[in-house]
Amino acid sequence: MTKFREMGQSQLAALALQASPEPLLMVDPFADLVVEANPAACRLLGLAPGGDTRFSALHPGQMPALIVFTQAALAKGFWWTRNLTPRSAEGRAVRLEYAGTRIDTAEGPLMLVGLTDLDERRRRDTDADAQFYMQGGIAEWQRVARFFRDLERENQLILRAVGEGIYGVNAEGTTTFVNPAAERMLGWSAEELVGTDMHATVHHHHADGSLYPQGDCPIYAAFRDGAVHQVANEVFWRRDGRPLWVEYTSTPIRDRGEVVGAVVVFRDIGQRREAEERLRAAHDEVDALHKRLELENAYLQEEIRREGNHRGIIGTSAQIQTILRQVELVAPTDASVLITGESGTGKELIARAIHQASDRSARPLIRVNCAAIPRELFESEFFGHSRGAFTGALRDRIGRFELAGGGTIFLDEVGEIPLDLQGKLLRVLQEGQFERVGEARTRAVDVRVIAATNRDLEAEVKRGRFRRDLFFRLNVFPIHSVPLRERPEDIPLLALHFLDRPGRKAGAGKLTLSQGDVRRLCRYDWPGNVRELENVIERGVILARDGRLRLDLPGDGTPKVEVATAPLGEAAPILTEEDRRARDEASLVGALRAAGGKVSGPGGAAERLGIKPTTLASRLKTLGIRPTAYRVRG
Ligand SMILES: Nc1ncnc2c1ncn2[C@@H]1O[C@H](COP(=O)(O)OP(=O)(O)OP(=O)(O)O)[C@@H](O)[C@H]1O
Repeated sequence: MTKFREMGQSQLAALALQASPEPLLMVDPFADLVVEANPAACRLLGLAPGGDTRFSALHPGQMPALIVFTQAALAKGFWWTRNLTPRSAEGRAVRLEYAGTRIDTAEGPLMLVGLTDLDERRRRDTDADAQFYMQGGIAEWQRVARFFRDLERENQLILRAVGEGIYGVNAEGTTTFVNPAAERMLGWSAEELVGTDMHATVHHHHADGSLYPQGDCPIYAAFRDGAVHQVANEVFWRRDGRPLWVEYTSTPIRDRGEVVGAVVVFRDIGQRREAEERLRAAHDEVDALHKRLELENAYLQEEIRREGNHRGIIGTSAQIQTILRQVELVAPTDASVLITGESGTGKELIARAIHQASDRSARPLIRVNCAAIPRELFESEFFGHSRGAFTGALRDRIGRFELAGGGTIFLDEVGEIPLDLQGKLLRVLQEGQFERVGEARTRAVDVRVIAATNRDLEAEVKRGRFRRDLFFRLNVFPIHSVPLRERPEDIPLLALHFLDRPGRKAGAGKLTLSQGDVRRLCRYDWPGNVRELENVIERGVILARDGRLRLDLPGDGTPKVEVATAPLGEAAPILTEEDRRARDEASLVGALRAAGGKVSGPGGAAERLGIKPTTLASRLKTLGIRPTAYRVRG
């Protein structure tokens, strides 16, 4: 080392300048002259060695940048810039970094300018990185590979975990990937699908079987128009040829702004469609049932109309016809009705007929048997009570009047109501107001009242056992239910009615009334009225043997009344001509029924009516009555 030191510093510096691979210039800034350029600089800039070159001549048109650089280097001692581009030897533009260092000499300041080729430096950086990984060896490469593998695995896990089917297509429509959910739903494996035309494989036809041209496919449209396409109700075709109802979204995939394909996310909506289908079917069924009910209702209404207006009240007697007319008359009003008559004559039946024929028929008819309520419970039964109102009142209870709100209350055996409660009853009838027992609050109610009694209420009023004002209030429209003994012509018809009742025991339908039966029934006095007749027939059916009814009548044998000749008595109502015709017609029908449709011969309708069969036949013809309609089976 000592012998080189003897060479002297300036000689060594000159050698260094010459040998440096970095282009170096020594510039006299004030003279604008390149006083020295090493071989590397000469090669780069195309300078002749030793020849004077103006520094600015190397940078044509860049004087401002050159001045700024030079002044900064001189002022600060060191400066660098990438804003200067020198004229190169080959005439090409070279990206350089200039680094200027001020050197002070006895002759004045000089500037040493080092030029760094930036492209060359980047190449070296890349080589250095590669060398770093090479030196790091296989371990470093494995780390990088592992990183990418983990990334891939995570992506796969995500794709596997999602319940939606996912597949990707490139811009040519070729499938690039398929997730397991899509494989499951479509029945195709990923290997079978990847590389194929997805539309042609799973999306070729519409649900109705018509062709689905690829040009119409929203998935493909996604990479033509670059927009997201959502479709709610289409089919993809499974591998087994079955349709899979899906909703899907097709989202375009872009690479540096260019659409390179689309990713399709789809969901099986089969179950949802089935549920919707079932719901629709259920609605349709309800609609159909509703329509059918309406039709049936209309039909039943028509039947009821055709059956006449007797509403279950059987009888052709003038008394029954009068009652029916009274029912029709009073039903549409809200008037209170008092039905009087012996027990079992049909008072409740009349009350129900009034309710059914009234505008309140959609609301209930509430029956209260006043004879059956213990005296102390009357008020609570009628008006209800609040909890704790009396011992045993464990909860609030609604009364019969409230229950009948909007409908009708039927006070059976109204004569049994205790005197002290009659005032409260009067109040609710007059004002429509009442209070529950144990409650101060006044309640309003809209109820129509029908009352019935087998007592002589007027006599009760006179005896002071029934309030006069209440009697008048109830007796707005009186109807008297006539006992059976006063209308014996109704007996055969009623007996047949009870015999034909639906729900009779098996085989009992064959039972008929013989002439002898009818005669015996008509002879009997019927103290128990229609209810007793009903019971006798019931019993007769139970006791029947070999298709013959067995009537068991107490005290049987004494003739009381004759059907055909039964006198109407002095109290018979006055009949109009129309009434008389109706009555005659009813009488013919009654005789036909009793005779089981037989017109002539013994026991026939003509005999029962006491007229010639030919006369009866002609009357029936005039009235359009067919005797066969009354033929009794068996
Ligand atoms: N005209 C009739 N047509 C058909 N059935 C009738 C007729 N009259 C009464 N009945 C029947 O006789 C039975 C007794 O009738 P209902 O209960 O209406 O008589 P009631 O006068 O209210 O008796 P009670 O005073 O004892 O309460 C019932 O089964 C009823 O259907």
